[in-house]
Amino acid sequence: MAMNPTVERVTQRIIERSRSTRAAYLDLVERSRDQGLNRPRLSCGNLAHGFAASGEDKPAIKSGKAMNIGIVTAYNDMLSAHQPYGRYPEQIKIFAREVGATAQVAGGVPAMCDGVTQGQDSMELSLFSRDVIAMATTVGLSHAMFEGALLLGICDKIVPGLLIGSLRFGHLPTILVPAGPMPTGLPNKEKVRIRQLYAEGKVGRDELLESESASYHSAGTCTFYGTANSNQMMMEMMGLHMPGSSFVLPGTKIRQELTRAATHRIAQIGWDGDDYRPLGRCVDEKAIVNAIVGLLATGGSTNHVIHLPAIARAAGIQIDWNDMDDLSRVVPLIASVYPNGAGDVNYFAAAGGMPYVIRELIGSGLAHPDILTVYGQSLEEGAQQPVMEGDNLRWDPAPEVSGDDSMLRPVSAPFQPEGGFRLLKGNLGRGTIKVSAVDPSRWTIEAPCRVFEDQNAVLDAFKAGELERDVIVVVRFQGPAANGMPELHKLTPPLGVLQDRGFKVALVTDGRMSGASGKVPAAIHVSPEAKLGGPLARLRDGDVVRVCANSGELVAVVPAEEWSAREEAVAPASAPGVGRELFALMRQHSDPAERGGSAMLAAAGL
Ligand SMILES: O=C(O)[C@H](O)[C@@H](O)[C@H](O)[C@H](O)COP(=O)(O)O
Ligand code: SF4
Repeated sequence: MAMNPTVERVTQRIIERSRSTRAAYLDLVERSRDQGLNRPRLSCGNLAHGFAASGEDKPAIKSGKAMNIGIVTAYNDMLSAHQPYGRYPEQIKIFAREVGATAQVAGGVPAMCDGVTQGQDSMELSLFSRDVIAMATTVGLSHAMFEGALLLGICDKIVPGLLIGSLRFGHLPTILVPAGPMPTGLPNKEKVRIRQLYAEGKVGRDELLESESASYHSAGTCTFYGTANSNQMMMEMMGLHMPGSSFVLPGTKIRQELTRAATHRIAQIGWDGDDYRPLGRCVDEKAIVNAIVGLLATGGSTNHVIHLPAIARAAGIQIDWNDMDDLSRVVPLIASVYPNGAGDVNYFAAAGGMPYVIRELIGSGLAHPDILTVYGQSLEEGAQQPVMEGDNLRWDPAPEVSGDDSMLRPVSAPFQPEGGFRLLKGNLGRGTIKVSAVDPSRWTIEAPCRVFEDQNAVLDAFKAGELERDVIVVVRFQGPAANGMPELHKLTPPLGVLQDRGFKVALVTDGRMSGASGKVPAAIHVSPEAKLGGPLARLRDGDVVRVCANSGELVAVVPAEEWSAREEAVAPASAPGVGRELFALMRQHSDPAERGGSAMLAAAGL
């Protein structure tokens, strides 16, 4: 199948733009590999420390003859998605022995649950926690005891952080090992209905808690199509998971067999075998484009327009929002997973899931099949779904047709002809908007604005009845340099109430939204941010603002001479508490959202 000309053109543009940085990166990968198996370079003392506590694996590790797999784990009990990982290292050690290899936990990384911190001060640590995870990943892998890595992480900033860190050890073959989604609980639309009733004061806290607990009820990834499940989609599109392993429930036999298969596979693609597949070569320009295409085709999380540039930079690849906007014009929306539609990821998986999506995108020339996956000769083998045959795991071809066309449709008959991402530009700066969950009648909103500098002030104004009109709510000083660029997802219920009451409503912010945010049009990630002199600092209550996803406009309708003469508002002082003061260095040196919002990558000159 010939590649779509726009996908080909954008891919070549990225290759050209990245030529020197990609060459430098691949040189690092080669040099790290040519320094040989890391363990022989360690001293006897280093080695002895490294395997002192390895028990029955000590002879094998000491001999240096068997592959030693480094496990980097993001286990904790805060993320329902990561809770199953508590038992994975012991399982993986057993699976490694089955193929004459060994495994050790190289290190743990922190993981923030954005659901627990949503709307809290601690959400201001969320974006930068990605870089803490990346650095923690390098701390684990820097022990240099390993010839391959298995990464245990699923949620928002964790997969990006694990990848960024592991890419700096790009000579190591590496596989991401998922744990699977939570079984479906209270339908997401019912959860939202109760939230809006609570926002209107029509139900109490007890009823809200019961509703939330029925939605988020057990181990596994939350089932909306937010950043975590978008991570899973991207790993499938980049060939870094075993095929079709993302959306298989935790605690099942097939889930365990998928973990076993990943462990056996990493032992086959290590560099002392004849099928060496270093991570640094798996993550190339085509794989990154595949991730963007998958994000657009499935209506994935807006957070990835920030994380993907950061992941790409860690591999010497430079992408920007123009690339995404160009691709969005030719990639149709073929999935409708909540908040874009009614059904959650379990319904998406049952309808054909990622194997079907990969089949459709390759078959239509929108995804590059010729990438170095961890499992096969091309991404075409990613269009397979795992099934159990007795006690044995096998892979069957993806379904030729969707099992539920309310969830998944062919490229030939999509939900929308274009992807859900739009780049917005104008005298308010550059921003992004995800329209896949927004009714087309609301793709253009023009109304007087009300300017806030704190999301709680918006909630107070709503409760005081001050927003009962057509209004563009502006929340500024929410960028990386200001306060760490939190998600403002707590604003979704009140803005949704206003929208349901018939008002024209939109949000404009230099902050972020959750991947679970949907129905209210939101121009987010506005750059340059207000803290750094961005135009949002000049807005005043009552200015008419126009957000238009059709024309790509983000403008203040203010006469040019008045606009340029405006004084900029002064940013509120950074507040201490919940550890925010320890992230000051990241705020002070972060680069803009479009580059990934990373002080770490900026300082590294990547
Ligand atoms: O980007 C994301 O997907 C979100 O950060 C998500 O991980 C977060 O947990 C949401 O806040 C959950 O949605 P609710 O807050 O609506 O439960
Ligand atoms: S999807 Fe979000 S809320 Fe759910 S476990 Fe992951 S980080 Fe937490």
